Amino acid sequence: MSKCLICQSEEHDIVDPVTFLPCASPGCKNNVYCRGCLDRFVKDYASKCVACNGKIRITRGTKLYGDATAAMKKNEAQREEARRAEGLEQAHMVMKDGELRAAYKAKIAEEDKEQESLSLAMELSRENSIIPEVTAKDLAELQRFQREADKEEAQKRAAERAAEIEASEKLIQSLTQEEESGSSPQEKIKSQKTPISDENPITSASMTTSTTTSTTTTSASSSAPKPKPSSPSASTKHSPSKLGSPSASTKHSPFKPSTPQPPPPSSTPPTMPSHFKPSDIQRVAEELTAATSAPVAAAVMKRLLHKRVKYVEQTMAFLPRGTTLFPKFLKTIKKRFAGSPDFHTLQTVYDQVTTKIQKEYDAENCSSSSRSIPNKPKAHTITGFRALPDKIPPNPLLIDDDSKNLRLRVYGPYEPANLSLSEVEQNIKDHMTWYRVKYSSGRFNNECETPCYTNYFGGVAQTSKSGEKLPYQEIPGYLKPLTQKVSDLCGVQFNSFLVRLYFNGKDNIAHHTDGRTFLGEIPTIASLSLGATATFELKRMNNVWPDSGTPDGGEDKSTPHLGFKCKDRTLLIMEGDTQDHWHHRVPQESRGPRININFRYIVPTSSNNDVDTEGQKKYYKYMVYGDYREEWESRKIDSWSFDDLMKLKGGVMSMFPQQKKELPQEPSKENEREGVGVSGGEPNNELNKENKKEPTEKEPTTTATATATSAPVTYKNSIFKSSARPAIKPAVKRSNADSAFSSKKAKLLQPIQKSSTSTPFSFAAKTKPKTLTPGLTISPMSTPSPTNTTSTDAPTADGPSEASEASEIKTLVEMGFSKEHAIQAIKNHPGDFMLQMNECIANNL
Ligand SMILES: O=C(O)CCC(=O)C(=O)O
Ligand SMILES: [Fe+2]
Repeated sequence: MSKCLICQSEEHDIVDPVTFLPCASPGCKNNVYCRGCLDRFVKDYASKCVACNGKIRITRGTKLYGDATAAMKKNEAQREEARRAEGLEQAHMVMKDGELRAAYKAKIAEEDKEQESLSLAMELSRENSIIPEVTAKDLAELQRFQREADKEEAQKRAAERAAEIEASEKLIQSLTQEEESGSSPQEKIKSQKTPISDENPITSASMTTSTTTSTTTTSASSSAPKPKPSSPSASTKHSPSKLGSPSASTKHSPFKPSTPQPPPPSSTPPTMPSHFKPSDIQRVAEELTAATSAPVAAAVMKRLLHKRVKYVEQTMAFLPRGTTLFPKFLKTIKKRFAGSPDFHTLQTVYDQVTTKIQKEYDAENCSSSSRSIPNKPKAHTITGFRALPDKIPPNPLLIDDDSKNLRLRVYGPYEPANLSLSEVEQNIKDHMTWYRVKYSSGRFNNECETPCYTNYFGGVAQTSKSGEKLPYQEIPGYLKPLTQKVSDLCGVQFNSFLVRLYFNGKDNIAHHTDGRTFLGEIPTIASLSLGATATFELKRMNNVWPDSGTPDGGEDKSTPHLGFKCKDRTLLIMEGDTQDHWHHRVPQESRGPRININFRYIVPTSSNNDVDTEGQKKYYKYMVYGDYREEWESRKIDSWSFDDLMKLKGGVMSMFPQQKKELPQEPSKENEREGVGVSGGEPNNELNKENKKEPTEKEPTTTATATATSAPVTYKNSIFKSSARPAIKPAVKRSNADSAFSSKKAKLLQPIQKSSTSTPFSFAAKTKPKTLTPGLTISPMSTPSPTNTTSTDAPTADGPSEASEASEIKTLVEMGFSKEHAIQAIKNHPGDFMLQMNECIANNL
């Protein structure tokens, strides 16, 4: 079998197999690679051959890929030949009398050693993530195991249920008999509870590291003043009158009425060194079963308490050793059932029962110290702002700190099997529509604009109880496989995502939490970065939704900030309680274009609760249409394709070589399908707060009507094609900024119209040409003069010229801002009209 020499995928798993042409070495010509692997390799190490490490030269015209079919055939023929030769050799090695020759024995021994060292190398590389694929495969494999285990479990459960029914029939029978002979049925029932033994799946040893706060109970006994938490048969010591014990229950077992059982030995080995005893668990399970639809409750409890815990232990092999499993797993289960109508019942009953148990323990002289959990693993300490190490970090890097309510998984890079992220990235660049959302904020009493380009897909296609159709864009086909892969990895079926384009380092997102009620109780957020590296920062909050006047703005000053670099293809997963305790942001910094895909699960609206529809509406509002839903629906608001932005913001283009490109005459169908929209953006932290706390945010008081403009440019995805997407002209003037922005934009388009050049953009481009391409007519956003569209104000590598600055000042002053503010804003944000304008707005307040 040919393997991809980079990711080691077997022949049938190689994605788009190719050979690498630039290496002339004969030994390399039949080497086979996944096209994506080679792409990445060439980006990073273009001057060397993957296999022989020999020097190679790749220029613009170099053909990289060769046909792998022939090479694979040749390899197969060679292997066949080798097998034949080996057969002959083996025959030769066996002496006539059938005994192996010493030389052959030595050879086999050598091969065994090789095999061993290969496994060792694989093991090490897995640990060190040298072959990132290994982790993903392992996970897939474990998931497969899990599915099988689930199946088995379902069968077992069915059998158990049958046995239970039989048993309860017997019980009823025996009770009836005993009742007839005079004893109290209640007493009997109490004593008939299923005995808890080591064989009982509930007493899973895998719970030894479990901890929880609200549900904490301790091995305790009124006779043992302060038992060791891992004390022998802790559960059996607990008051049988309350929760039953093996000795008690077995003594009165209806199944063995005539055989009295001996009491449990006093020095049995520890069975349940957890603070949560089997009998308690049993009780919770019973109460849950009674309160909800039985199969769901039973499934939850059983899974929670036995197999699934084990599974988590396995799949989360990358968790630091000794990590607490139980509370997290409980949350995972809750999350899994988040969409089920049983969820709330499960949740409530669970809480009620566990609190009750806790109280009972307290009442039984359980001192608080005996509830402390001795084997609680030492939490990671966050030592301060830290970057991902330059050396190969574990993949995924895991930051899991219960005491700080932080759980992050960082895959760097994320390498989904059989899915080319290069293609995903290209498709986004080719087909995505970007909005820069404008909305009025009641809070600021002003027009706001989000600080990067955005769009939103998915959620639930449904109509609310009041008959309102929810805004909804179907997830584009080219992003569906990725959504599924990331969902599988996270164990959450994401049904939506938002995309962000940070065109340059000025685009950013302020500190915020992603926690929303409509994302469920414990939202998992997966965030894939493509393109330029960005800093991702986190700060711990005492209050993620601080009111004004909250000390330190709600920040927990005692915990240092945390930060790391999100590089191209970094996948960051924020899980557990993180959103309830941390804010995160991507600050302004110097960087090129970056795309972020942020996967979310929106809880579908339940039939008796209409409130979740607000969540979906909010996402669409702040990511897509702002205050202009109607216009968006009738496709009358502005949006940008990646190409549009490249042209508008020509400054970035100067970083990359120029190439002629034909401009298609019609907007692409794909793009049409995906929907159109306005300038779009992101709620900052303030807005998030508004979002969370004031779900009934006021509707904008202004309406907008669309009028066709005469903008004549026609090219792919163009928002400027008048027939397709006329610009908005608000019927009621929303703010000075609004109309002036439109006129500014119209003017900005003029130079584009004259340009027939387009810039191929590659995230892989790492070098910045020292000089600008001569004759470039496309200007950076803030450069062109509003009055002179054939501006001589060509951008320079050093930034906007004096003349362009003067025109920017003029524009801002025309918009109604003071000259002083305009000058300041231009100074602070050279070349970025959006930020200049935002600053003027802020200063005007
Ligand atoms: O761009 C990023 O990495 C973060 C985006 C983010 O936090 C969000 O979309 O909520
Ligand atoms: Fe976020």
